[in-house]
Amino acid sequence: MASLLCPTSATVQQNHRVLCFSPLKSLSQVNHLSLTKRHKNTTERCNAFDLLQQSLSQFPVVKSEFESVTGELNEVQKWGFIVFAGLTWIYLTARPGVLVGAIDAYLLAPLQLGLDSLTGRRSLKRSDFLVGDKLGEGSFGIVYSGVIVPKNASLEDRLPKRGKAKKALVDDDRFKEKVILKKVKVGVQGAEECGDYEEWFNYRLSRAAPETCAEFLGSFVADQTNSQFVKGGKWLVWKFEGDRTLADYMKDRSFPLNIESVMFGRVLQGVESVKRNALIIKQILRQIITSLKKIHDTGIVHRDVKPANIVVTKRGQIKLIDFGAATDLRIGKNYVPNRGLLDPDYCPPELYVLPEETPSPPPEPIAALLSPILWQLNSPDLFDMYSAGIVLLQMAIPSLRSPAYLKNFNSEIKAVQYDLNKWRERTRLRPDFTILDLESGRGWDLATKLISERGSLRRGRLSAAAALRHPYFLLGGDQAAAVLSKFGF
Ligand SMILES: Nc1ncnc2c1ncn2[C@@H]1O[C@H](COP(=O)(O)OP(=O)(O)OP(=O)(O)O)[C@@H](O)[C@H]1O
Repeated sequence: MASLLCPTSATVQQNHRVLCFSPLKSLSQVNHLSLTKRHKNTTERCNAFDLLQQSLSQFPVVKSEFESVTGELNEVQKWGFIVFAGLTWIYLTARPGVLVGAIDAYLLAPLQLGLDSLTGRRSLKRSDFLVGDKLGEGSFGIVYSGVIVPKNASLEDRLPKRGKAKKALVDDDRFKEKVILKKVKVGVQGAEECGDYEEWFNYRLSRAAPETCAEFLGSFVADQTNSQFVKGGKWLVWKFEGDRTLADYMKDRSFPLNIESVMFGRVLQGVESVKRNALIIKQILRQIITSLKKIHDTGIVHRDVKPANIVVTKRGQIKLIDFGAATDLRIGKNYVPNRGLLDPDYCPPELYVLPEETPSPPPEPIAALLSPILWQLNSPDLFDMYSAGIVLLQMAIPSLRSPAYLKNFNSEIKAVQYDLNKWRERTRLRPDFTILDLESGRGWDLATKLISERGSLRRGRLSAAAALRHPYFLLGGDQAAAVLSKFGF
């Protein structure tokens, strides 16, 4: 007992488990403890490194390479290696995704090309389609409705028709698969290039975010000149996704109720009219911003977001169309400094996706490597978010749906430096803010964060991901209504 209370160093040596108050013992204990701690830390570090090695054991070649590189390294160097590998991983996976982009460009795109060639998708012909009515005309192309001529159709049916004969054929029951055909204008400067870009963007999105845009069926070059065809002229073909765009719905005075049963599969019963309108608008905007988030995640900025470029499918899905002005800022595709191709009614105040002094992009692999820095510094995706804000305002404020009012709005908002709150105080347009002011003005708050100038760091406007986290969308009754309608409640 005495030795327990007052041990000598000998006792310590004999029984070092004994509780000891001698200075000598304290020191040895401290040393022992710190040694144990150091050992533990080393073990933990080794564990992290071992873990990495273990996880590589599934890939023997990579593992042996890894071991040959790291085998000679000491503890500090190994940690340096892990930190470097982590940072590289973060950089390569940061938006717009250098790694995923490289996989897409060097693996998925050639794979798609091979598969399409095997299935005949890349060998479309003029005679595969019957061209119907003209739907629209842009600077670089003319858009037609059309049908796919079935394999069993006679040669007579495949020949180009006019007037009633053509209409009868397009409406023929055998011709069930409707398509949209875009004729790239021949002899118009920049048209061919624009058509090629549009084709490239459609293939890219059909791999990266197919649900966001119209299904692209491919392209063909006309082999002879007759009726609408000019020999050598390129045609792009999409699946027909729906017969009305958001702009078509918005032209109708009954909007948004005219789109209610399309969006929710039924009429929302037991909900008062203003709230019904608000729910429909919220569901449309949610889908637009979700699609924008997906395309921005791949490095693409659409640059022409507006109701006329949003097709509503029969099942209430929103599809973005018209990627002729889009730019892929992961590799600098269709990016020309100072070139604006845009609709002034929906265009943000900065006018360009990147500052005007940004130089022309370097070769694609280098541009891709630099792209995370470019995105961090410039947030080019915010360009589309301004346009989405204008679409929200137009949907929620009926008077702004008229082109003349929209023009007046644009000159008024410019006069108040794109400060929506100031515009609200000063406008002479007498807009109706009822829908935006519901739920403590969450819709209005979101609009003010989309329609704004860029801040000093080229931020100051919500990105698509941030907009989807805004209280306007949180606990959105529109989602509940959409889900319930799917189950038929
Ligand atoms: N996949 C599709 N499904 C249904 N309709 C479509 C589809 N693609 C295009 N359209 C219709 O064709 C019209 C014109 O298409 P698009 O905007 O791509 O052509 P454009 O030549 O660029 O025309 P604009 O410059 O006027 O926008 C659209 O407004 C839409 O009505």
